[in-house]
Amino acid sequence: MRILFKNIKELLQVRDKNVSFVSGEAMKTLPTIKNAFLVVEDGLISDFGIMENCPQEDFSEVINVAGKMMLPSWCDSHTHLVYAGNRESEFVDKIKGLSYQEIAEKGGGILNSAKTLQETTEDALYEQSKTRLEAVMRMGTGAIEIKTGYGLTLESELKMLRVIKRLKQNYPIPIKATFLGAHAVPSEFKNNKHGYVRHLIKNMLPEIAQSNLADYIDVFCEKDYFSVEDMKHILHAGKQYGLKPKIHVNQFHSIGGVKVGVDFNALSVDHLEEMTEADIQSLKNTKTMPVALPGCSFFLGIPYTPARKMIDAGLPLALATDYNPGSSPSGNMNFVISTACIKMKLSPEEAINAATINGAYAMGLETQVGTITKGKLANLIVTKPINSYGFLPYSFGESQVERVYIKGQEFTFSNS
Ligand SMILES: N=CN[C@@H](CCC(=O)O)C(=O)O
Ligand SMILES: [Zn+2]
Repeated sequence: MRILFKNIKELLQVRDKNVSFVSGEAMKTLPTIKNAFLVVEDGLISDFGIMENCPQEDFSEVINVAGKMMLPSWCDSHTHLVYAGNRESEFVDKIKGLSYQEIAEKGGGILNSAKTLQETTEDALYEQSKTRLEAVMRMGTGAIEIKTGYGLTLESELKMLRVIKRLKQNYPIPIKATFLGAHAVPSEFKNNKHGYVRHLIKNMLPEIAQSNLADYIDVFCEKDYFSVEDMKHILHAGKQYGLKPKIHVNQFHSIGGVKVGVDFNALSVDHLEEMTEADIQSLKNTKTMPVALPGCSFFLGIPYTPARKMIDAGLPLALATDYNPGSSPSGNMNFVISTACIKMKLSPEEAINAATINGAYAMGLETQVGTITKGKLANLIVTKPINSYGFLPYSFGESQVERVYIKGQEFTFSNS
Protein backbone atom coordinates (compact mmCIF):
# COMPACT_ATOMS: atom_id res chain seq x y z
CA MET A 1 0.00 0.00 0.00
CA ARG A 2 1.73 3.18 -1.23
CA ILE A 3 0.06 6.55 -0.90
CA LEU A 4 1.32 9.79 -2.42
CA PHE A 5 0.44 13.23 -1.05
CA LYS A 6 1.33 15.80 -3.67
CA ASN A 7 1.42 19.58 -4.09
CA ILE A 8 1.74 20.12 -0.33
CA LYS A 9 1.93 23.90 0.08
CA GLU A 10 4.41 23.47 2.96
CA LEU A 11 5.50 20.32 4.76
CA LEU A 12 6.33 21.19 8.38
CA GLN A 13 8.71 19.67 10.92
CA VAL A 14 10.97 17.80 8.51
CA ARG A 15 13.83 16.25 10.53
CA ASP A 16 16.61 13.77 10.47
CA LYS A 17 15.97 10.75 12.67
CA ASN A 18 18.76 11.48 15.13
CA VAL A 19 17.07 14.62 16.53
CA SER A 20 15.02 13.50 19.53
CA PHE A 21 14.09 16.90 20.96
CA VAL A 22 14.95 20.58 20.52
CA SER A 23 16.02 23.08 23.19
CA GLY A 24 16.63 26.80 23.58
CA GLU A 25 17.68 28.57 20.36
CA ALA A 26 16.99 25.45 18.29
CA MET A 27 13.30 25.71 19.18
CA LYS A 28 13.11 28.86 17.06
CA THR A 29 13.63 26.83 13.89
CA LEU A 30 10.88 24.79 12.27
CA PRO A 31 12.38 23.01 9.26
CA THR A 32 9.97 22.90 6.33
CA ILE A 33 9.80 22.10 2.62
CA LYS A 34 7.64 24.27 0.39
CA ASN A 35 5.75 22.69 -2.54
CA ALA A 36 6.43 19.19 -1.34
CA PHE A 37 5.40 15.57 -1.79
CA LEU A 38 5.24 12.81 0.81
CA VAL A 39 5.00 9.05 0.33
CA VAL A 40 3.50 6.65 2.86
CA GLU A 41 4.25 2.96 2.62
CA ASP A 42 2.54 0.44 4.89
CA GLY A 43 1.66 3.12 7.40
CA LEU A 44 5.12 4.67 7.58
CA ILE A 45 6.63 7.78 6.02
CA SER A 46 8.91 6.37 3.32
CA ASP A 47 9.89 9.43 1.29
CA PHE A 48 9.36 13.18 0.94
CA GLY A 49 10.94 16.11 -0.85
CA ILE A 50 10.29 18.92 -3.30
CA MET A 51 7.65 18.40 -6.01
CA GLU A 52 10.32 18.51 -8.75
CA ASN A 53 11.54 15.16 -7.36
CA CYS A 54 8.09 13.63 -6.91
CA PRO A 55 8.15 9.93 -7.90
CA GLN A 56 6.14 9.10 -11.01
CA GLU A 57 5.41 5.39 -10.47
CA ASP A 58 1.97 3.92 -9.66
CA PHE A 59 0.54 4.49 -6.22
CA SER A 60 -2.44 2.84 -4.53
CA GLU A 61 -3.75 6.33 -3.88
CA VAL A 62 -2.73 9.86 -4.91
CA ILE A 63 -3.99 12.71 -2.73
CA ASN A 64 -3.68 16.24 -4.06
CA VAL A 65 -3.48 18.68 -1.14
CA ALA A 66 -2.78 21.85 -3.14
CA GLY A 67 -3.08 24.99 -1.01
CA LYS A 68 -2.85 23.01 2.23
CA MET A 69 -0.04 22.32 4.63
CA MET A 70 0.91 19.03 6.25
CA LEU A 71 2.57 18.40 9.58
CA PRO A 72 3.00 15.57 12.06
CA SER A 73 -0.06 15.16 14.25
CA TRP A 74 -0.02 16.73 17.70
CA CYS A 75 1.67 14.78 20.50
CA ASP A 76 -0.27 15.37 23.72
CA SER A 77 2.02 14.13 26.48
CA HIS A 78 -0.12 14.92 29.55
CA THR A 79 -3.82 14.07 29.85
CA HIS A 80 -6.32 12.62 32.30
CA LEU A 81 -8.72 11.78 29.47
CA VAL A 82 -10.15 8.70 31.21
CA TYR A 83 -12.59 10.15 33.74
CA ALA A 84 -16.22 9.74 34.67
CA GLY A 85 -18.83 12.47 34.41
CA ASN A 86 -17.55 15.99 34.69
CA ARG A 87 -17.25 18.78 37.27
CA GLU A 88 -19.45 21.45 35.71
CA SER A 89 -21.14 21.78 39.11
CA GLU A 90 -17.90 23.33 40.42
CA PHE A 91 -17.64 25.72 37.49
CA VAL A 92 -19.92 28.40 38.92
CA ASP A 93 -18.13 28.27 42.30
CA LYS A 94 -14.95 28.85 40.37
CA ILE A 95 -16.47 31.79 38.49
CA LYS A 96 -17.59 33.24 41.81
CA GLY A 97 -13.97 33.25 42.91
CA LEU A 98 -13.36 30.02 44.81
CA SER A 99 -9.84 28.71 44.24
CA TYR A 100 -8.93 25.19 43.14
CA GLN A 101 -7.92 24.44 46.74
CA GLU A 102 -11.14 25.90 48.19
CA ILE A 103 -13.27 23.84 45.83
CA ALA A 104 -11.36 20.71 46.89
CA GLU A 105 -11.94 21.60 50.57
CA LYS A 106 -15.70 21.84 49.87
CA GLY A 107 -15.71 18.19 48.72
CA GLY A 108 -15.12 18.97 45.06
CA GLY A 109 -11.91 18.42 43.15
CA ILE A 110 -10.09 15.17 42.53
CA LEU A 111 -11.99 13.29 45.27
CA ASN A 112 -15.27 14.28 43.65
CA SER A 113 -14.09 12.75 40.35
CA ALA A 114 -12.79 9.68 42.20
CA LYS A 115 -16.20 9.05 43.78
CA THR A 116 -17.93 9.33 40.41
CA LEU A 117 -15.40 7.05 38.75
CA GLN A 118 -15.66 4.42 41.46
CA GLU A 119 -19.43 4.35 40.91
CA THR A 120 -19.12 4.12 37.11
CA THR A 121 -18.92 0.74 35.38
CA GLU A 122 -15.86 -0.09 33.35
CA ASP A 123 -17.91 -0.20 30.14
CA ALA A 124 -19.47 3.20 30.80
CA LEU A 125 -16.04 4.64 31.60
CA TYR A 126 -14.72 3.23 28.34
CA GLU A 127 -17.60 4.71 26.35
CA GLN A 128 -17.11 8.18 27.87
CA SER A 129 -13.36 8.03 27.33
CA LYS A 130 -13.52 6.83 23.74
CA THR A 131 -15.80 9.74 22.86
CA ARG A 132 -13.15 12.12 24.21
CA LEU A 133 -10.33 10.30 22.46
CA GLU A 134 -12.12 10.49 19.12
CA ALA A 135 -12.81 14.18 19.66
CA VAL A 136 -9.14 14.98 20.27
CA MET A 137 -8.04 12.85 17.33
CA ARG A 138 -10.45 14.82 15.17
CA MET A 139 -8.61 17.96 16.33
CA GLY A 140 -5.27 16.53 15.23
CA THR A 141 -3.87 14.56 18.16
CA GLY A 142 -2.01 11.52 16.88
CA ALA A 143 -0.24 10.30 20.05
CA ILE A 144 -1.33 10.71 23.65
CA GLU A 145 -0.50 9.94 27.26
CA ILE A 146 -3.33 9.15 29.68
CA LYS A 147 -3.03 9.06 33.48
CA THR A 148 -4.95 7.19 36.15
CA GLY A 149 -5.50 8.97 39.47
CA TYR A 150 -9.29 9.16 39.65
CA GLY A 151 -9.51 5.63 41.03
CA LEU A 152 -7.48 5.98 44.22
CA THR A 153 -8.24 2.36 45.19
CA LEU A 154 -6.39 -0.56 43.68
CA GLU A 155 -9.56 -1.83 42.07
CA SER A 156 -10.51 1.50 40.48
CA GLU A 157 -6.97 2.37 39.41
CA LEU A 158 -6.83 -1.00 37.63
CA LYS A 159 -10.23 -0.25 36.09
CA MET A 160 -8.77 2.97 34.64
CA LEU A 161 -5.70 1.12 33.35
CA ARG A 162 -7.87 -1.53 31.68
CA VAL A 163 -9.88 1.23 30.00
CA ILE A 164 -6.63 2.76 28.71
CA LYS A 165 -5.62 -0.69 27.46
CA ARG A 166 -8.91 -1.00 25.55
CA LEU A 167 -8.28 2.40 23.99
CA LYS A 168 -4.78 1.23 23.01
CA GLN A 169 -6.26 -1.88 21.39
CA ASN A 170 -9.12 -0.16 19.59
CA TYR A 171 -7.49 3.03 18.32
CA PRO A 172 -4.51 3.15 15.98
CA ILE A 173 -2.53 5.96 17.66
CA PRO A 174 0.26 5.37 20.19
CA ILE A 175 -1.10 5.71 23.74
CA LYS A 176 1.00 5.67 26.92
CA ALA A 177 -0.48 4.89 30.34
CA THR A 178 0.73 6.53 33.54
CA PHE A 179 -0.11 5.30 37.05
CA LEU A 180 -1.04 8.31 39.21
CA GLY A 181 -2.19 6.63 42.42
CA ALA A 182 -0.64 9.59 44.30
CA HIS A 183 -3.05 12.14 42.83
CA ALA A 184 -4.88 12.91 46.08
CA VAL A 185 -5.30 11.27 49.48
CA PRO A 186 -8.55 9.26 49.28
CA SER A 187 -11.26 9.87 51.90
CA GLU A 188 -10.62 6.44 53.50
CA PHE A 189 -7.18 7.79 54.46
CA LYS A 190 -8.36 11.26 55.53
CA ASN A 191 -5.75 12.71 57.95
CA ASN A 192 -3.54 9.67 57.28
CA LYS A 193 -1.57 10.58 54.20
CA HIS A 194 1.42 8.51 55.31
CA GLY A 195 -0.85 5.51 55.68
CA TYR A 196 -1.98 6.00 52.07
CA VAL A 197 1.58 6.40 50.79
CA ARG A 198 2.52 3.16 52.59
CA HIS A 199 -0.56 1.41 51.19
CA LEU A 200 0.23 2.67 47.70
CA ILE A 201 3.81 1.41 47.87
CA LYS A 202 3.14 -1.90 49.63
CA ASN A 203 -0.22 -2.97 48.21
CA MET A 204 -1.11 -1.02 45.11
CA LEU A 205 2.17 -0.64 43.25
CA PRO A 206 3.09 -4.36 43.17
CA GLU A 207 -0.32 -5.19 41.66
CA ILE A 208 -0.11 -2.33 39.18
CA ALA A 209 3.34 -3.51 38.12
CA GLN A 210 2.15 -7.11 37.93
CA SER A 211 -0.71 -6.08 35.65
CA ASN A 212 1.80 -4.67 33.18
CA LEU A 213 -0.70 -1.97 32.25
CA ALA A 214 1.30 1.12 33.24
CA ASP A 215 4.15 2.61 31.24
CA TYR A 216 5.05 5.41 33.67
CA ILE A 217 4.50 6.57 37.26
CA ASP A 218 3.34 10.00 38.40
CA VAL A 219 2.92 11.89 41.70
CA PHE A 220 1.08 15.17 42.34
CA CYS A 221 3.87 16.83 44.34
CA GLU A 222 2.25 19.90 45.88
CA LYS A 223 1.40 21.49 49.25
CA ASP A 224 -1.65 19.71 50.72
CA TYR A 225 -1.17 16.78 48.31
CA PHE A 226 2.13 14.84 48.31
CA SER A 227 5.38 16.25 49.68
CA VAL A 228 8.79 15.96 48.08
CA GLU A 229 9.61 13.23 50.65
CA ASP A 230 6.42 11.31 49.75
CA MET A 231 7.34 11.60 46.10
CA LYS A 232 10.87 10.30 46.72
CA HIS A 233 9.47 7.18 48.43
CA ILE A 234 6.94 6.57 45.66
CA LEU A 235 9.38 7.14 42.80
CA HIS A 236 11.97 4.95 44.51
CA ALA A 237 9.40 2.16 44.80
CA GLY A 238 8.30 2.70 41.20
CA LYS A 239 11.89 2.39 40.06
CA GLN A 240 12.09 -1.13 41.53
CA TYR A 241 9.38 -2.06 39.04
CA GLY A 242 10.99 -0.25 36.14
CA LEU A 243 8.43 2.57 36.11
CA LYS A 244 9.96 5.83 34.90
CA PRO A 245 8.51 9.05 36.37
CA LYS A 246 6.47 11.75 34.65
CA ILE A 247 5.46 14.04 37.47
CA HIS A 248 3.13 16.90 38.46
CA VAL A 249 5.28 19.59 40.08
CA ASN A 250 5.22 23.34 40.78
CA GLN A 251 1.57 23.88 39.87
CA PHE A 252 0.96 26.19 42.83
CA HIS A 253 4.23 26.20 44.79
CA SER A 254 7.89 25.52 44.12
CA ILE A 255 8.77 23.02 46.86
CA GLY A 256 11.76 21.20 45.38
CA GLY A 257 9.99 18.64 43.20
CA VAL A 258 11.69 19.63 39.95
CA LYS A 259 15.20 18.81 41.18
CA VAL A 260 14.02 15.50 42.64
CA GLY A 261 12.35 14.65 39.34
CA VAL A 262 15.62 15.29 37.53
CA ASP A 263 17.51 13.20 40.12
CA PHE A 264 15.11 10.33 39.45
CA ASN A 265 15.63 10.71 35.70
CA ALA A 266 12.03 11.71 35.14
CA LEU A 267 11.06 11.65 31.49
CA SER A 268 9.13 14.86 32.12
CA VAL A 269 8.25 17.37 34.82
CA ASP A 270 4.87 18.91 34.16
CA HIS A 271 2.90 22.07 35.08
CA LEU A 272 5.75 24.38 36.25
CA GLU A 273 3.52 27.42 36.68
CA GLU A 274 5.73 28.48 39.62
CA MET A 275 9.42 28.28 38.74
CA THR A 276 12.39 29.60 40.69
CA GLU A 277 15.77 30.29 39.12
CA ALA A 278 17.05 27.16 40.91
CA ASP A 279 14.27 25.05 39.33
CA ILE A 280 15.27 26.31 35.88
CA GLN A 281 18.96 25.64 36.53
CA SER A 282 18.24 22.11 37.74
CA LEU A 283 16.71 21.22 34.36
CA LYS A 284 19.68 22.44 32.32
CA ASN A 285 21.56 19.83 30.30
CA THR A 286 19.37 16.98 31.52
CA LYS A 287 17.19 14.46 29.69
CA THR A 288 14.06 15.58 31.57
CA MET A 289 11.51 17.42 29.42
CA PRO A 290 9.70 20.39 31.04
CA VAL A 291 6.03 20.34 30.04
CA ALA A 292 3.75 23.39 30.15
CA LEU A 293 -0.05 23.10 30.32
CA PRO A 294 -1.46 26.49 29.31
CA GLY A 295 -5.05 25.20 29.18
CA CYS A 296 -4.86 24.69 32.94
CA SER A 297 -3.53 28.22 33.55
CA PHE A 298 -6.27 29.58 31.32
CA PHE A 299 -9.07 27.67 33.03
CA LEU A 300 -7.93 28.16 36.63
CA GLY A 301 -6.67 31.71 36.13
CA ILE A 302 -3.28 30.84 37.59
CA PRO A 303 0.10 32.00 36.22
CA TYR A 304 1.36 30.58 32.95
CA THR A 305 4.58 28.57 32.98
CA PRO A 306 7.42 31.06 32.39
CA ALA A 307 8.19 29.38 29.11
CA ARG A 308 9.89 32.37 27.51
CA LYS A 309 12.37 32.54 30.37
CA MET A 310 12.92 28.79 30.30
CA ILE A 311 13.56 28.59 26.55
CA ASP A 312 15.78 31.68 26.72
CA ALA A 313 17.77 29.87 29.42
CA GLY A 314 18.40 27.07 26.90
CA LEU A 315 15.78 24.57 28.08
CA PRO A 316 13.53 22.47 25.85
CA LEU A 317 9.76 22.70 26.35
CA ALA A 318 6.79 20.53 25.48
CA LEU A 319 3.16 21.63 25.42
CA ALA A 320 0.22 19.43 26.43
CA THR A 321 -3.48 19.83 27.21
CA ASP A 322 -3.77 18.34 30.73
CA TYR A 323 -7.28 17.30 29.56
CA ASN A 324 -9.17 16.65 32.82
CA PRO A 325 -12.51 17.55 34.43
CA GLY A 326 -11.12 19.87 37.10
CA SER A 327 -8.43 22.16 35.78
CA SER A 328 -8.53 21.83 31.99
CA PRO A 329 -11.70 20.34 30.51
CA SER A 330 -10.38 20.58 26.95
CA GLY A 331 -8.13 18.32 24.92
CA ASN A 332 -7.71 20.78 22.08
CA MET A 333 -4.02 21.04 21.15
CA ASN A 334 -4.83 23.81 18.66
CA PHE A 335 -5.99 25.97 21.55
CA VAL A 336 -2.86 25.01 23.51
CA ILE A 337 -0.50 26.24 20.80
CA SER A 338 -2.50 29.49 20.46
CA THR A 339 -2.39 30.08 24.21
CA ALA A 340 1.32 29.33 24.30
CA CYS A 341 1.93 32.01 21.68
CA ILE A 342 -0.51 34.58 23.01
CA LYS A 343 0.05 34.19 26.75
CA MET A 344 3.51 32.64 27.05
CA LYS A 345 5.06 34.57 24.15
CA LEU A 346 6.29 31.57 22.22
CA SER A 347 6.78 32.03 18.50
CA PRO A 348 4.69 29.77 16.21
CA GLU A 349 7.88 27.78 15.48
CA GLU A 350 8.53 27.22 19.20
CA ALA A 351 4.91 26.27 19.89
CA ILE A 352 4.78 23.77 17.01
CA ASN A 353 8.10 22.23 18.08
CA ALA A 354 6.79 21.98 21.65
CA ALA A 355 3.56 20.29 20.52
CA THR A 356 5.16 17.78 18.16
CA ILE A 357 8.80 16.67 18.49
CA ASN A 358 9.16 17.63 22.17
CA GLY A 359 5.75 16.21 23.07
CA ALA A 360 6.74 12.91 21.45
CA TYR A 361 9.93 12.84 23.53
CA ALA A 362 7.93 13.53 26.72
CA MET A 363 6.07 10.24 26.09
CA GLY A 364 9.11 8.21 25.04
CA LEU A 365 7.68 8.10 21.51
CA GLU A 366 10.36 10.12 19.74
CA THR A 367 11.34 7.27 17.42
CA GLN A 368 7.74 6.81 16.27
CA VAL A 369 6.02 10.20 15.97
CA GLY A 370 6.49 13.97 16.27
CA THR A 371 8.39 14.73 13.05
CA ILE A 372 8.28 14.11 9.32
CA THR A 373 11.06 11.57 9.22
CA LYS A 374 11.52 8.47 7.08
CA GLY A 375 10.47 5.39 9.04
CA LYS A 376 8.16 7.20 11.47
CA LEU A 377 4.41 6.57 11.62
CA ALA A 378 2.45 8.51 9.02
CA ASN A 379 0.30 10.22 11.66
CA LEU A 380 -0.36 13.44 9.85
CA ILE A 381 -2.46 16.58 9.82
CA VAL A 382 -3.67 18.13 6.56
CA THR A 383 -4.64 21.73 7.25
CA LYS A 384 -7.40 23.77 5.69
CA PRO A 385 -6.08 26.14 3.00
CA ILE A 386 -3.94 28.65 4.94
CA ASN A 387 -1.35 31.24 3.97
CA SER A 388 1.29 30.52 6.56
CA TYR A 389 1.74 28.11 9.47
CA GLY A 390 1.50 31.09 11.85
CA PHE A 391 -2.22 30.95 11.10
CA LEU A 392 -2.46 27.76 13.21
CA PRO A 393 -1.87 29.53 16.56
CA TYR A 394 -3.20 32.88 15.31
CA SER A 395 -6.74 31.63 14.68
CA PHE A 396 -7.31 30.82 18.35
CA GLY A 397 -10.43 28.90 19.30
CA GLU A 398 -10.62 27.41 15.81
CA SER A 399 -9.06 24.34 14.36
CA GLN A 400 -7.30 24.58 11.01
CA VAL A 401 -7.16 20.78 10.90
CA GLU A 402 -9.06 19.62 7.82
CA ARG A 403 -8.14 15.94 7.82
CA VAL A 404 -6.21 13.55 10.02
CA TYR A 405 -4.27 10.54 8.72
CA ILE A 406 -3.21 7.80 11.11
CA LYS A 407 -0.67 5.34 9.73
CA GLY A 408 -1.45 6.84 6.35
CA GLN A 409 -5.19 6.10 6.53
CA GLU A 410 -7.69 8.90 6.79
CA PHE A 411 -9.19 8.46 10.22
CA THR A 412 -12.96 8.22 10.16
CA PHE A 413 -14.84 8.35 13.39
CA SER A 414 -17.53 6.15 14.86
CA ASN A 415 -19.48 9.31 15.71
CA SER A 416 -20.24 8.15 19.22
N1 LIG B 1 -3.16 18.93 39.50
C1 LIG B 1 -3.38 17.76 39.48
N2 LIG B 1 -4.08 17.08 38.57
C2 LIG B 1 -4.83 17.67 37.50
C3 LIG B 1 -6.14 18.20 37.93
C4 LIG B 1 -7.02 17.15 38.46
C5 LIG B 1 -8.40 17.59 38.80
O1 LIG B 1 -8.61 18.69 39.28
O2 LIG B 1 -9.28 16.75 38.59
C6 LIG B 1 -3.98 18.67 36.80
O3 LIG B 1 -2.94 18.26 36.28
O4 LIG B 1 -4.28 19.87 36.74
ZN1 LIG C 1 -2.36 16.76 35.10
